[in-house]
Amino acid sequence: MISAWSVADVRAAEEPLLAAGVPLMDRAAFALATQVLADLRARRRSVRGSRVSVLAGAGNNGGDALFAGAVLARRGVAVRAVLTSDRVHDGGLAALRAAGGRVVDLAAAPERVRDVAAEVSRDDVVLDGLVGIGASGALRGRAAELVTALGEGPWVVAVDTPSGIGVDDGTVPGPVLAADRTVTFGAAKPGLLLPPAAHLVGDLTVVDIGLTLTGPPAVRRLEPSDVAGTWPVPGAEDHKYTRGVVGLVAGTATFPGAAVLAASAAVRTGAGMVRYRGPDAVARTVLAARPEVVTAPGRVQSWVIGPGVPPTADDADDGQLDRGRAGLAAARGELAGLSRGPVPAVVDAGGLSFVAESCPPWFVLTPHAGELRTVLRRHGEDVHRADVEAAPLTWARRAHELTGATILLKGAVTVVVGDGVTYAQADAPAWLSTAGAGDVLAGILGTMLAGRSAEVVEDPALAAEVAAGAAVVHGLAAERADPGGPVAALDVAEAVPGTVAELLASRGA
Ligand SMILES: NC(=O)C1=CN([C@@H]2O[C@H](COP(=O)(O)OP(=O)(O)OC[C@H]3O[C@@H](n4cnc5c(N)ncnc54)[C@H](OP(=O)(O)O)[C@@H]3O)[C@@H](O)[C@H]2O)[C@H](O)CC1
Ligand SMILES: [K+]
Repeated sequence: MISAWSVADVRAAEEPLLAAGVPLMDRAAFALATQVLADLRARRRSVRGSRVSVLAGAGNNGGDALFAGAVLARRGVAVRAVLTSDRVHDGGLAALRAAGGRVVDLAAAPERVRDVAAEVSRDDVVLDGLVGIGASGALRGRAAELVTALGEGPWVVAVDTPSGIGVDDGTVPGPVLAADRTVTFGAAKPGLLLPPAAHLVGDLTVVDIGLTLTGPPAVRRLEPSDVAGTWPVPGAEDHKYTRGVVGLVAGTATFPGAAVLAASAAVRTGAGMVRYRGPDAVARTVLAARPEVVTAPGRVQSWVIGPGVPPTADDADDGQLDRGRAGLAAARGELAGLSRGPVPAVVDAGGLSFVAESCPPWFVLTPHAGELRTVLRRHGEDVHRADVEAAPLTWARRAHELTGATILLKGAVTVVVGDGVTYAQADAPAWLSTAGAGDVLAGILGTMLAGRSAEVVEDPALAAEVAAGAAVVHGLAAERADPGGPVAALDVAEAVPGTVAELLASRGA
């Protein structure tokens, strides 16, 4: 698991060490320089004669970068510091000069921005030390002009954070120099894991400088080993009801495929059984594809409501909205007999149109940005899709507050917000943005929730962890289905068994 702490928590952890005179900046700068040397060797095979530009802002972020530049200069790298503010970290600048580094003061010569940008663009590496956790708002002034003028070319190493991202919320309020690598100190920060800023981070390297972060992380990222560690592997005493039965309300005569995709994914993720609820024509299609599915009503340990179901009640819904409402009532434990008490539910696509105003945390809503906008507007928020895409964390958290449900906001980075917990999962290859991928995710999640049904109802935060885990399995299965190439949603479902087997095998490794 990768854990990210807020700026305030990182500063609080730094405080006592700084007060005790612990040389945090030296540690940060040395680790940064070491990584840059490794990158230079990997990319040029030699360090001597390579050229590095250090973009230095006014604060300690610039200080880190300048001290690292001094280490590089002492190793024979031609280092140029580009100062973007009339203030600079004196110690770092002095160290860089003493080591033979050159200095270009853009603050004193703003007319040189374009020329300097052209020179920097020809370097081997650029260290982005313009601003770090002290950032407020969009990158401004000379720093913004320089970043905007920089072209492609150099290997960009962001110092602590790509300058100008929303460090706590992952927004990108203005120009940001996209990094090939981010070397962050002490702990990851939320903006390094959250979209859209996460797309500008490149390879993330977390450097231990001796900070101790005690409180709960602001954002977590599950890794495959975390999912493997909690997978409910059946034993001799298990049967389909202990494995977890999934109730599935999906598809219509117009969109039968969604039902096949969700059912296939649920079966292949290891459901004890899948009970399909829907029009006969669709049931026949589902059974033809997955004969393991049953259509008889009965006990379930989770519900999946909505894939391929239209958001509005009209003749095209084939009664699916009513079946969906019945499923959600059962999931709340309101229908005695059909299910013994409340069970988790996945509410996807058309199901989102009739999910009630307030939900239990064991309901997992799985909207994309446009569907989340609709849910938010239904709760009185005047928000557009573009707002949700610009600040996914903010709006997923708002939707959780308004509905009480766990929110899985689908995207290139999937954000999951539950009771007191947030995950940001970047497991999906871009190829997974294809028709039916959401239906497959819903089926995977339905089975994973069914397998831990009672626990999930018991622990309000657990639904979010399971949902984040489903995003991991979904992304890994897509990679396994067609590594590095186009992927069809049904192939993702087919690849789940092998994906899970590989996860479990890695536990023993
Ligand atoms: N404290 C330590 O010894 C260690 C710190 N680490 C590194 O330090 C930074 C945090 O340093 P800090 O000085 O608190 O802040 P920054 O350098 O990140 O930024 C503050 C300066 O940047 C200007 N600023 C703020 N927002 C913007 C913006 N949007 N555009 C341009 N410039 C901006 C701000 O200017 P003001 O006008 O607002 O004053 C400040 O001048 C941390 O990230 C680490 O890199 C070490 O990691 C550990 C030791
Ligand atoms: K930076």
